[in-house]
Amino acid sequence: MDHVLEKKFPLNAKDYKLYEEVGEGVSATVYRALCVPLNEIVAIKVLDLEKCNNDLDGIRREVQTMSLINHPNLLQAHCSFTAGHSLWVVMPYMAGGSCLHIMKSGYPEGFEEHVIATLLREVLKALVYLHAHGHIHRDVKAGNILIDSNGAVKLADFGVSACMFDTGDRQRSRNTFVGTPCWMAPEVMQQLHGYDFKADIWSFGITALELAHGHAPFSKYPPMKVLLMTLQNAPPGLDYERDKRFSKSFKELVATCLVKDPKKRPASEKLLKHPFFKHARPNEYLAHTILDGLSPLGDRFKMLKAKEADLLVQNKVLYGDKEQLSQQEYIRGISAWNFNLEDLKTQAALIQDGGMPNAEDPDANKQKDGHDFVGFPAESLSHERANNSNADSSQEDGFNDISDLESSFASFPIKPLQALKGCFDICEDDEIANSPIGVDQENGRNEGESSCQGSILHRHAVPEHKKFLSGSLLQENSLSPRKVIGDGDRDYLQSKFQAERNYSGTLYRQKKDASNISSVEDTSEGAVVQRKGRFKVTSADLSPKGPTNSMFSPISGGSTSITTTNLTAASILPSLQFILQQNSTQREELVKLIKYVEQTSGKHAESTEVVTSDLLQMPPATTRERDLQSQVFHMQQSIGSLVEELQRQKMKNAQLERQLNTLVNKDDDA
Ligand SMILES: Nc1ncnc2c1ncn2[C@@H]1O[C@H](COP(=O)(O)OP(=O)(O)OP(=O)(O)O)[C@@H](O)[C@H]1O
Repeated sequence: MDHVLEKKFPLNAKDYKLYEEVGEGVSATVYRALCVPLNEIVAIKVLDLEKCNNDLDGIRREVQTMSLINHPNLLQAHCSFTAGHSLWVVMPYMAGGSCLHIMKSGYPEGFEEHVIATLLREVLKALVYLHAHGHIHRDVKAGNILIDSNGAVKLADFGVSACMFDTGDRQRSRNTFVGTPCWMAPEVMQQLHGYDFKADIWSFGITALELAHGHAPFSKYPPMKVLLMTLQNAPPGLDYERDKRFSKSFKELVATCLVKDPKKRPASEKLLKHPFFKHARPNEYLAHTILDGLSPLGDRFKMLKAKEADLLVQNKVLYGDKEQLSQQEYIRGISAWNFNLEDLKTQAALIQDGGMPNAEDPDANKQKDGHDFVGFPAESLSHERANNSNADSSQEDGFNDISDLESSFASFPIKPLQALKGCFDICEDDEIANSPIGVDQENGRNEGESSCQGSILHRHAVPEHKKFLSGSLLQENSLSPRKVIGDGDRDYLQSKFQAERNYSGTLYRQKKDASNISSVEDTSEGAVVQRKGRFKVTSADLSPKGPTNSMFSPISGGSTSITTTNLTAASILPSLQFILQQNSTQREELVKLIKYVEQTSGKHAESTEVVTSDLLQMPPATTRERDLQSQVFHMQQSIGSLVEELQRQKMKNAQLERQLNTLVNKDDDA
């Protein structure tokens, strides 16, 4: 690096010639450029300072880190300076672009193992250096792994990196949400005890999966869902069956990194000694394999951008401005990861506004692998919309008031999981759908939030065939406006977002209007109707006629297929009734259990009697009634705390009066 510094890159924009655009981030555009005095091709990241005045500190930190680091696997800045309202960061030009770009251009299904081992070894060396110097990168992902024309690998983007030796405000920043949801470690999401460099090891594991499959786990889900899945599901991993092409050591490496307890994850230095890295090759191997035959970075960037723009136009025609706005809001939410209430509400609005996906379309709801869902063609969305234009599903599923969400989200910046608990359909079927068979208890759910106990209990207590739409035993689930939503809705939700997003990394986000559409390489197999661990059953598997959505028949309790084109309010009613019926049964079972405990223990007889009689007196509640009950409960709680507060104030008042009287008496005596 010394020779780079010796070169003395000029600090004046006039000395650089900007060529084509090669990348875009949240707040920056990256250009290939020529440093005229040195006659050297460089990359220049141009940040519009006016657009990022909220995050000047972040930018300062990024530039500072980029200048100070000195490691062959880290992208070091040559220099930086301001030009008008922009900040220019001059850096080495990485002609291959990011691994994400390369995958999008030529490897949509991911790389082969030698390539992955080579890439990951280089990234890990960078992490060893960063961690040894007290830095946490906090945004390790394929989009931030850059390759130059010789196959040299550099980890980039220090926009959200943090120093572990920081104190004060900087220290506090380690208790905040930063990074990109799919790659974010559970402890970063939880914000309970802060986090350390082990968060990078988790992201490293997710990046390994991303490089193996072409996308990160959960990458097609909305961020809230990603959050909940990461916290509640067993960690993702390579699957024995599906990922046969990968070695045992690769599977082990991923499993070692993706352990929920950060203490149980290895440090980067130790990880570097993992046998998997025996598969790594010299850097030139990358140049000969993945870079070979790729068109110049600028052309690739332009092409991918055009594809995304096309998709956006299609979507705009279908959904109009509102949808597009929501989408931009949403994507901004991911990039900046700010958990803005408005973003969340907009997402919620998207959920309730539309209809179900068109199950007739053979391309609809296609799934690429056991982890996530892929592109949903615009035409089918159009069809779906037409079919459902009259059905106000929000009225039917009890999810009819966006303002209801507000109170649930209010506490979100502090404890996201708690705040979200009631707002999304997070329980049993998601867990079933996304957890490997035989959940890893040690790394999985046990250490999650207590909210999940209900679903765990439920999973064990309810027969297999009833899992899809079963209600939770927990009261808190009954508060959820989405609590009675079945797989039809879930599939809808997934496919609804599919045309709009590829969370594993759009080429460029927020900045440009025509920028926010999902990746186009996504292909499909069929609507997923059930998933067991990483194995899936798609509707294509079930029905030769084409994808369908599976719901449970209230009569048989078994799975029956109905087409989603017909999935109107009326068609989901039987399922809702089934849930209700099941809830009543559960309630009765609970009463029986309580009675049994009462009889056998003989203890706390009085209190249990009260509970039992309360339960017995309680009429079987409808969905609406339960919602109202929960609202009343919340109101009672609020009144209770207001009364407490009033009493506190009264006491304070009395105390002040006493003090005042004492003072007056003293004055009188004097
Ligand atoms: N030195 C470089 N050489 C070539 N391409 C680059 C270089 N630096 C960045 N890029 C490309 O530009 C894209 C955006 O750059 P960068 O990630 O630094 O921006 P950002 O605003 O920090 O992004 P993010 O949205 O991830 O925070 C990268 O994903 C990469 O594809």
